Amino acid sequence: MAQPARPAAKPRPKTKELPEHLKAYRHVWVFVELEHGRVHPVSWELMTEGRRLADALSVELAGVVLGPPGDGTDQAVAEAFHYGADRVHLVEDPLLAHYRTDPYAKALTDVVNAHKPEILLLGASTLGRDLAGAVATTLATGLTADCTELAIDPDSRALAATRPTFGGSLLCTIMTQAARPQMATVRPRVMAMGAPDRSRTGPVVRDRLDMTEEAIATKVLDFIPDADTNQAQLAYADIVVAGGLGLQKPENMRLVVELAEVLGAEYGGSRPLVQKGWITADRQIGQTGKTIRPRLYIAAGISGAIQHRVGCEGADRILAINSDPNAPIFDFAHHGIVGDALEILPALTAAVRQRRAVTRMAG
Ligand SMILES: Cc1cc2nc3c(=O)[nH]c(=O)nc-3n(C[C@H](O)[C@H](O)[C@H](O)COP(=O)(O)OP(=O)(O)OC[C@H]3O[C@@H](n4cnc5c(N)ncnc54)[C@H](O)[C@@H]3O)c2cc1C
Repeated sequence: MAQPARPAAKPRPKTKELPEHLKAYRHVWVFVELEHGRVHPVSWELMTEGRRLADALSVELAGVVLGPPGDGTDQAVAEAFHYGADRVHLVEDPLLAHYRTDPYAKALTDVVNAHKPEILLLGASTLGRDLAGAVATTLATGLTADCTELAIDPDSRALAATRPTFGGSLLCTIMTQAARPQMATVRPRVMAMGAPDRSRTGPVVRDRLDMTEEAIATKVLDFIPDADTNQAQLAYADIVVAGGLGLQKPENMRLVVELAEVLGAEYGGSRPLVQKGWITADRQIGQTGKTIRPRLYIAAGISGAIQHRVGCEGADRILAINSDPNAPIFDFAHHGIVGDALEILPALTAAVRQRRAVTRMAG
C-alpha cells in the first residue's frame, strides 16, 4: 500500500548571530586593482562606496594594494588615500608583477587572515572576478557577484548586497551572516567615483608574500597586449550613441556610428544586435554587457527592457528615439523623440556637422 505523503521537514531556523570567533572582523576593505602600473578606475569607484559603508559602520576604510616594487605601486598607494582610504595594506613582491591567480590569491588571503576585515570589495573586472572567486573559496566565505547596490543592514550590521537575478526580472539582497569577511564584486561604472583629495595621506601596513616562484604553476613568458579586444571604451565614454532592433537592418547601424563620430562619442547597442552580429560583444550595453555612465546617452530604436536599463540608467542625460510613444525607455529617458530613428539619426548628424562648421567659421 502506498505510504501517505509526509509533510516536508521544517527548515531549521537560521541564526543571525555571528559566531564568536568572527566578531573580531572589523573595517571595510577595497582591493585596488593594479595591472602593469595602472589602477583600474573601478577601484576608485569602490573606494567612494566603501567610504560610505565604513562611515555607516563607524569603522576604517582600507585599500589593499598588491604589486611589484616600483613607481606604479607607489602611485596606487598614494591614490588610495586620495580616494578615501584611511590606511593601505601593501604586499610588494616581484612575483606580483603580472596577474596570476596563485600568488594574488595567496597574498590577499594571507592579508585578510592577518588583519580580519569585515567587508572586502573588488571590481567585477576580468581580474577581480577571478581573484574574488579564488579568495572567497579559500576563506570559505560568502561572495555576492555583480552587485548593483550595497548597504548596511541596521539590525545585524551585515553588508546587504543587492544584485539582479532571474535574468534581471528581480533584484535580490544577499547577506553573509555566518562568515567573514563579507565579499562583493561590483562592475565598473555601477558606482559613482568621488573627487580625489590630493592632500590626504595615511599609514601603510606592509605584509610579505609567503610564496616562491617554484610554488606557482603559471609562468608568464611575455606580455603582449591584444590590439583587437576591448577597443570600445564604452564604460568611460562621455557620450554614447546606441542602436537597437528598431534600426531594422544591419546596414542602418551606420547611422548610429556616424552620429557617434561627429559627436566624438563611442557607439554601442542592445543585446539582440550582438546576437545578430551587427556589433561586437564589447559594445553591448546592459546587464550582460557594459554598464555606462556617460554625460549623454542617445538610444535609437531601443525598447528599454530592464536588462538594458540597468546598464545605462546611470547616465546624466538620456535621449531616447523611438517610434512607439509607449516604449518603456520613455519611463526613464530625460528627453524623448517619438519618431523614426532612420530619419532622426541622420538629421541629428547633419545638425551637429552644421553647428561644428558654423563654430569653426566663427572661431
Ligand atoms: C538574461 C538576459 C540578459 C539580457 N541582457 C541584456 C543586455 O545586457 N542588454 C540588452 O540590451 N538586452 C539584454 N537582454 C535582452 C532584453 O531583454 C531585450 O530583449 C533587449 O534589450 C531588446 O532589444 P531592443 O530594444 O534592441 O529590441 P526590441 O525590444 O525589439 O525594441 C525595438 C524598439 O525599437 C522601436 N522601433 C521600431 N522601429 C523603429 C524605428 N524605425 N525608429 C525608432 N524606433 C523604432 C520599437 O518601438 C521598440 O521599442 C537580456 C535578456 C536576458 C533574458
